[in-house]
This record gives sequence, C-alpha cells and structure tokens, in this order.
Amino acid sequence: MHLPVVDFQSPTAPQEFCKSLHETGFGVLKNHPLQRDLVEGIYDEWLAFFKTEAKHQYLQDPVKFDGYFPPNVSETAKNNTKKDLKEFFHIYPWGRYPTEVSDAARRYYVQGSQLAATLLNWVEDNSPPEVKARYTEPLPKMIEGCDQTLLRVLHYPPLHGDEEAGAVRAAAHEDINLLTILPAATEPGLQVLGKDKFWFDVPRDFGLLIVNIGDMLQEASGHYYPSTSHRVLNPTGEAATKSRISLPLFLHPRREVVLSERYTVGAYFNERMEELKGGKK
Ligand SMILES: O=C(O)CCC(=O)C(=O)O
Ligand SMILES: [Fe+2]
Repeated sequence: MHLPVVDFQSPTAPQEFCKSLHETGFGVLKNHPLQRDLVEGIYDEWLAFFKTEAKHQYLQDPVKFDGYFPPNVSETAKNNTKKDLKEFFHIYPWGRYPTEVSDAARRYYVQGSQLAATLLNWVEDNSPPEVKARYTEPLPKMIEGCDQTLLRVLHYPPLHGDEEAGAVRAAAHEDINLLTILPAATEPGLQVLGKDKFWFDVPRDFGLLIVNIGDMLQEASGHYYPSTSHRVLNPTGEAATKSRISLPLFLHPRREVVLSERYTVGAYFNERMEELKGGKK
C-alpha cells in the first residue's frame, strides 16, 4: 500500500489529498497548521491525568457519551468479542472537562475542527459530479452549527502480560463519523488495511497528519470515499512497558442530516453505538 504525503500548502493539495482519500480511505498531510507544542503539551498533561484517580469523577454519560471511559467500559469493535485495551476521555464543547488539566485540549478542539472543516471543503470540491449529486446537501452544510464533533484523548496503558488472550489496544475497526484527523501518537502501532489485505504501518512523524474517512462519508458518497479498517497493535518487549497516547478528532454532521436513502445521521449513529457497546456482534 502506498500513502502519498501531500503538502498542505501546495496549490494542488486538495486534488492530491482527495485522490488519496478516494483510493485508500486515508490521506497524509505535511506542512499542516496544527501546533506541535500544543499537541505534545496535551499528551503530557493528560497522561499524568490518566494516572490519577481524579478521572473517575468524570465517568462517562451513557446517553451523551462525554467524559471518562475506563478500560472496563472501553469499546468492543464491530464483529469483535474482546474489549480494547484502552481508556479515553470524550471532549465535546458542551461536555464535561477535567479541572485537573489546562484548556489546551479545548483550544486544540477549535483548531482541529477548523482544519477538519477545511478538509471537508476539499472533499466536497473534489467529489465527481455523480458523487456530489448523491449528497443530500453540500458536505460543509452538513456540519454547520453542529456540536457533535468529538475530540477523544486516548490512553493505551502499559501491558502487564495479564491481559485477556486476544485482546488488543484497538481491534480492527472503521470510524463512524465523516472524517477523522489524527496527529502522530506518542508510540507506534497504528496500521491500516490495504486493498491487498495486508496491514500497513501508518507513518508516525509529528510533521505528518493522518486523515481518514469514516462510515458516514462512505455512506453519503456511495462508497466513493471508503472508510478503511485500521487498528492499533499491542507493543512487545521494552515498548510494552510504555503508555501510548493519541488524539483523534472525529468530525460529525448534524444528527438530522440525511446520509443516504437508508440512513439519517441519528439512526446511523445509534446503530453503531449499540454495536460498540458490544450489544450486537
Ligand atoms: O490510537 C490511534 O492511533 C487510533 C485510534 C482510533 O483509530 C480510534 O480511536 O478510532
Ligand atoms: Fe479509528
């Protein structure tokens, strides 16, 4: 599998980037505007936060999905039976936010959402006419005034060897939303499934921003933009003693948007959340 690196500043970036999204479901951008200091500061202070008991004060809301998700709640990927080896905190503009950390993740939420919106404009502009005709409204309009975009601060704890057999940091899955932006994590492990059915290591260099299509954009585009499976492998040897932090931002449309003849966003979201809780295998 080949993931071309596209220069965000280049005049031909939108076309090159969307070609990559169409062909692989993934896009890799260099010279992107996200600030390294901001992201690394978030990694540091949230890792410290995850190591404290304070996180339990923010236990997730099972209806609104904001707050802290401990490892025993976590997620079970669709068609999988084991819970992922991770804990995470869901940040929404209206949701709970720990007093133990600075406002850096909130600031990142704003910057990341703006960048994701720009990339969605690129996707709209570079959709062929027959794909555009499928969108029930222009993609940028689907996110207008939406407060469902989610910033997830993810912590994969060190492995101690007593994990359930077959459990992994993140089992193969596809994202639910329109598109996801993901700065380099603190440790390697992220892989994407190529059309050739081989797993491919996603580059991990802070200069490179990883973007991937989610199921909602796949559905709205009639699969022109594929939502590609990805996973996070368990580290081995010395690396197993280390935590891994990552920071995906999931761009979401308004709940009432019609994605296709089969689905509104709301109906699609509810179905997928049930699957993630492990209710439907
Ligand atoms: O941790 C990562 O690198 C990827 C996380 C991910 O794919 C997800 O949370 O959906
Ligand atoms: Fe994902």
